Amino acid sequence: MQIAMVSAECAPIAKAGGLGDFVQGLSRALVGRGATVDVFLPYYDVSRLDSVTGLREVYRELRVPFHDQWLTCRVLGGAMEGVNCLFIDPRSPHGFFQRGRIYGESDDPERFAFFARAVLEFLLQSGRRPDILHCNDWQTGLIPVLLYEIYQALGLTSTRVCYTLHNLGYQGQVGESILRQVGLDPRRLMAPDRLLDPQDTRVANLLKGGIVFSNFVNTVSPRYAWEIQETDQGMGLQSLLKTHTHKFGGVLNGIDPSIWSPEVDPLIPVNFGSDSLPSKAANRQALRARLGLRDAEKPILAIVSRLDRQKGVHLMEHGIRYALAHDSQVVLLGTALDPVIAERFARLKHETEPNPDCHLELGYDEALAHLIYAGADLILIPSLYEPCGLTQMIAMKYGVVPVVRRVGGLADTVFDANYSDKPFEVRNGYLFDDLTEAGLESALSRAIGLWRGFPEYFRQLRVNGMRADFSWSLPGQQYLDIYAQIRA
Ligand SMILES: Nc1ncnc2c1ncn2[C@@H]1O[C@H](COP(=O)(O)OP(=O)(O)O[C@H]2O[C@H](CO)[C@@H](O)[C@H](O)[C@H]2O)[C@@H](O)[C@H]1O
Repeated sequence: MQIAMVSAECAPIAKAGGLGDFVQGLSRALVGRGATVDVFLPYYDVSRLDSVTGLREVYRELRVPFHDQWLTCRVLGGAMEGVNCLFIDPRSPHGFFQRGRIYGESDDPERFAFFARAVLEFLLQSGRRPDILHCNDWQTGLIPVLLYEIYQALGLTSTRVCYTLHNLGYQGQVGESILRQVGLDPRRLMAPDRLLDPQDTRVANLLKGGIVFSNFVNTVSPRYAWEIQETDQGMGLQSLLKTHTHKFGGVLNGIDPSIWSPEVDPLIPVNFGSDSLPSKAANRQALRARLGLRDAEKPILAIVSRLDRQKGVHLMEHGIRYALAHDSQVVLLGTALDPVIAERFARLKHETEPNPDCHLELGYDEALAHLIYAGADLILIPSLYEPCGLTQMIAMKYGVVPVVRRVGGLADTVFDANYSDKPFEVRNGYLFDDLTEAGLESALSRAIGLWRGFPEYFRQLRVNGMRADFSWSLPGQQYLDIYAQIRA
């Protein structure tokens, strides 16, 4: 089976968050099961190409219609851990992917609309006919629309689309001029059953376009799949998703064991596993040394996250203060795109700087993330909503006990130590429901209390998390089953 995976991110080449992990992990799992996978990415100036071998030009003059002109692209190809990667490199004055970052530009809609059209134009011109186009999030929502409206008639008749929703908080609401720029007809498409935004009828909704025009749509956990059809977590798309429920489902993400395993992780000082948990102590010490925390008989509470409203930033701040006031240490690694949130954490960092039990690192640092997972005892994830969440799964693999809000994929993967209908061997963390400081404290206080008062029981929770199967083997097969079901 030939799969073209199209995304704005793929770790480690271009990663801003979990989408990058998803594309890397799933692509490798599919290759491991005998599929051929081409990952299509923009050729960002910030791409990290050290993991790509044999990078070469595979197409020199890809001419792509855009607005009232033709833009020329190069397409580069190389291999990353057995997965083919194809990079679209537009040669135009727009400098679409020469911005020093992946997202956050005022012309993001144009940048990714162009990318969508360029991918299809490349398939057409190069004669490639993948069985499946697997698109992800709003940035690629126009691909199924373009396929249906333009490229099927030009010969791309055998390709079917699977579309994965990683985050309904970003739907790609854009002016209809974007449709015209990629050669689509707004008069046909700005309709309630097509791309018209359900809440603002002046704009097109690219995520909605992807949902309507794809052969199968899924999100990244069963619980979030339910929430976005049945509750306001659907952010305006509930009734659309219910209309398309026959082609919609939830597939829980995996994490890639070759990247996230404390037994073999080359980025941590001392490898360890569930049978050698005492070795985690050396990583805790290294983490303290690296971030300037004092040595103390205190649990380390970690936060590794995009600092975004979605992630419950106000509760993060409360959790930090609560932990520090209750004899714990805190490390945070995070980045904020929103200037108001960035300012809030800059202030908190300044305020907590003198405290030898606290370190906030405001930036993106892959290696430090590994060290934090290896050294921490608890991880806090107080999300407003969470389509799947990878950090709780990664943390559990490293013997870190998660304290999370019971939403989306967090509810599918974390089972409360005290209140769960699961057998003890699979209980692995602490959950809370209410999006309030009291709600958070109800879980965090139990976690800190267990660490301090019942170390053997706490160790068992760590081991339960480490032994759970969060690999891609089941979800990899589930995606292959979806592809087989929709294949022409
Ligand atoms: N400052 C930093 N430095 C280094 N590494 C950092 C970092 N901040 C975050 N990371 C890393 O980025 C990843 C974040 O994973 P999440 O599941 O929180 O993803 P995110 O919310 O971005 O993605 C969306 O897509 C994913 C994938 O489907 C869903 O799991 C999720 O619910 C949805 O919101 C983890 O690998 C984490 O270690």
